[in-house]
Amino acid sequence: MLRNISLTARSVLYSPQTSVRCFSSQSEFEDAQKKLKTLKEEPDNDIKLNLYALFKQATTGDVQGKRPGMIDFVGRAKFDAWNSLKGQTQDEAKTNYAKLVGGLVTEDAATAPEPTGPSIDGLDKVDGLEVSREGKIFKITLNRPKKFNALTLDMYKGIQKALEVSNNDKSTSITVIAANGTYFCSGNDLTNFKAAAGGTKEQVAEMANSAKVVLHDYVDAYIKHEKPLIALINGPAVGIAVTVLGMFDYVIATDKSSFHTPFAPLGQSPEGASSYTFPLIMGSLRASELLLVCKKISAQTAKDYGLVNEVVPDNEFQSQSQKAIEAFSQLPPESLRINKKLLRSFHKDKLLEVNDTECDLIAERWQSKECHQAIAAFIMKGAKK
Ligand SMILES: CCCCC/C=C/CC(=O)SCCNC(=O)CCNC(=O)[C@H](O)C(C)(C)COP(=O)(O)OP(=O)(O)OC[C@H]1O[C@@H](n2cnc3c(N)ncnc32)[C@H](O)[C@@H]1OP(=O)(O)O
Repeated sequence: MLRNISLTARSVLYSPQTSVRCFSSQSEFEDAQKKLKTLKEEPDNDIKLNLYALFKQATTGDVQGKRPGMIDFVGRAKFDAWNSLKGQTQDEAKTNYAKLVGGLVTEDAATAPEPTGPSIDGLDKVDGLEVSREGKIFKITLNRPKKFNALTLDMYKGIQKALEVSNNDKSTSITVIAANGTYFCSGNDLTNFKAAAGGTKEQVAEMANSAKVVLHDYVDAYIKHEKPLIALINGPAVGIAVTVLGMFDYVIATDKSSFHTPFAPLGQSPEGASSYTFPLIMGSLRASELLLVCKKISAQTAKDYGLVNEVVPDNEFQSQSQKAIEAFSQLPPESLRINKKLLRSFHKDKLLEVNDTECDLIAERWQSKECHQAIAAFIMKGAKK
């Protein structure tokens, strides 16, 4: 709340006979009304009351009619604030209104919290990622459209870092993960393990263990994320892009999106804490439908299963999702963090434990014959093109 506005502006509030510099005009008054809407923070109540009184004095002149009764606190306060300007001309009131708003705008600009925490510039150097601040939105965009935004090891590490940077960034209130291209994300880049295919047992084990650390820290960053985490699913989502959705706070999907977790065909196992979140969200049978027998589901089914909040027609997805995240980002940031912490606190320790268990298992699976055969088949398919 804006409390300590500049002395000049405040002086306007309490002296109806303020001497008026001749800079006021109807256009300044109208301009001030527009500027008021741009304030990053709402003024506090006594300033809002005076803006009301100046607006009424400017547009209607002296207050008329009876003072509201005792029980109508708000009506009485508004009447009294307006009445305190009795005798001020409409022109003077327009000038004082414009002056007050000018003070608020100056104060607002000076008090906009500086981003804190590490700069995001370094994150911009990660191939396949765009990290940006858009007003109060901290945005992470998957940007590897030619490979359907498949996640490289650097992208895992970059997203993890971006989530941590956003946690410490006081200038933004929500974190959004979006994607460029026709796919949201086709999951783990299966060539991540190419080097190990055909390697010695030790080389494969070494690859599996280093990938396990990357995966573990990546999922941990979602579990520990303190801001509302919102996913904008612009197309098909595969594998880990689906499983981590259980840790998001709001998911908007285009009706062209689909959700597929082909773990068994890949000789792999569920990750992203989904072995806990999916049964919790959708029940055991539906969780098995996705994570055990690996059915691909539509956006509408994902919504029915509780994995998606909103399904939007594809041609309206960009505009509707942008409107939604801008609205969410305007909610009081402290309340957002506190209420998310409450909602997630009961499961946090369990999620950390589940992540440990899932990572141990998948690291074993990456060393299995089934997994190697599946990855080799995918790579061969690409080679035959
Ligand atoms: C640190 C490690 C952490 C690991 C965490 C574990 C996570 C588990 C998972 O995420 S499992 C899921 C892994 N993903 C997949 O199995 C999907 C693999 N991709 C496909 O099956 C297909 O590409 C498709 C069904 C998504 C789309 O098929 P389509 O025929 O429409 O298109 P292409 O296959 O020609 O793909 C277009 C180009 O994109 C490349 N590509 C797509 N997905 C991936 C991927 N996951 N990994 C690597 N590359 C991918 C594909 O190779 C094509 O590229 P090219 O045009 O250069 O050949």
